[in-house]
Amino acid sequence: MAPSEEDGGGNGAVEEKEKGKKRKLGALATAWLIFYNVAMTAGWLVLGIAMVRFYIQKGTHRGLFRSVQKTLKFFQTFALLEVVHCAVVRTSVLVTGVQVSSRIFMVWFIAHSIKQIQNEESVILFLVVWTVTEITRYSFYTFNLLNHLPYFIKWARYNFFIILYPAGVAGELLTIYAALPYVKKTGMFSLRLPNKYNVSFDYYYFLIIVMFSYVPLFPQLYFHMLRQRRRVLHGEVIVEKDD
Ligand SMILES: CCCCCCCCCCCCC[C@@H](O)CC(=O)SCCNC(=O)CCNC(=O)[C@H](O)C(C)(C)COP(=O)(O)OP(=O)(O)OC[C@H]1O[C@@H](n2cnc3c(N)ncnc32)[C@H](O)[C@@H]1OP(=O)(O)O
Repeated sequence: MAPSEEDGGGNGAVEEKEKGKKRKLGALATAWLIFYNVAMTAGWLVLGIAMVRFYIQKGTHRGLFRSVQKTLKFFQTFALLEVVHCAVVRTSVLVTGVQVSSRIFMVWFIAHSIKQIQNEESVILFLVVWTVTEITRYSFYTFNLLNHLPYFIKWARYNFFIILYPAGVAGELLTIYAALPYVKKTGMFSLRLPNKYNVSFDYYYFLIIVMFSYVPLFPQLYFHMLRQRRRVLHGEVIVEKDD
């Protein structure tokens, strides 16, 4: 059987040092986080099972987003609480904020608002990637809080992202790209002059800026995860600057 943290299957002295650095959570915060993580693991599992069932029954990805969108919207929006959790867990507000806001943006301001792109393969790509990531991540947090973390979950959390992160980003960028012609044609969410506020806003150009913003932001998230990987899997002591 794969060793668990308790079995001492980790990295000896360095791990002890890491454990020593862990923030002590109060009983109420621990109980809430266990509830939150179990609920999120279950939610993303339900979503994953629904996607597999849909595909087996219909033999196509067309209509898949529509059939799972309520569950997706609920659980991805619920993840906003993660920014609040930064007050009690040792996680970066900046990294978490960028991660959560880009997801919320994809769900509500792209996939929900632009029905014409819901059947794009790229939507299925990011949906599958997010689902695998979140089932792994929330089960990692749950078992970690219970001090019974199986090694394969820890391994999955700090290895899957190497492929899943670029794949998810590709799915998101291709989806925004596919949305551009509809946004340009309809002028949705845009404000043209003249108007009583005397401001103009063009959602089409905003989306192009969002796409370009992945260039500086994504590497920061990716390298952050690579550093976390070295710290957690290989016991490297990494000094990170506070937000
Ligand atoms: C308005 C328009 C905005 C547009 C913005 C456009 C720019 C976008 C650029 C960014 C693109 C992102 C795209 C993204 O959506 C694509 C994907 O997600 S693809 C799927 C692959 N993704 C991943 O694998 C995500 C991996 N990333 C992360 O996991 C993140 O780094 C993050 C979730 C943010 C976590 O970051 P961090 O390293 O800070 O935290 P840890 O998870 O290591 O946690 C630190 C400690 O806190 C404890 N913790 C955290 N949360 C909990 C919890 N819920 N319950 C219990 N404990 C928790 C954790 O255990 C750690 O504790 P310790 O160190 O003591 O063990």
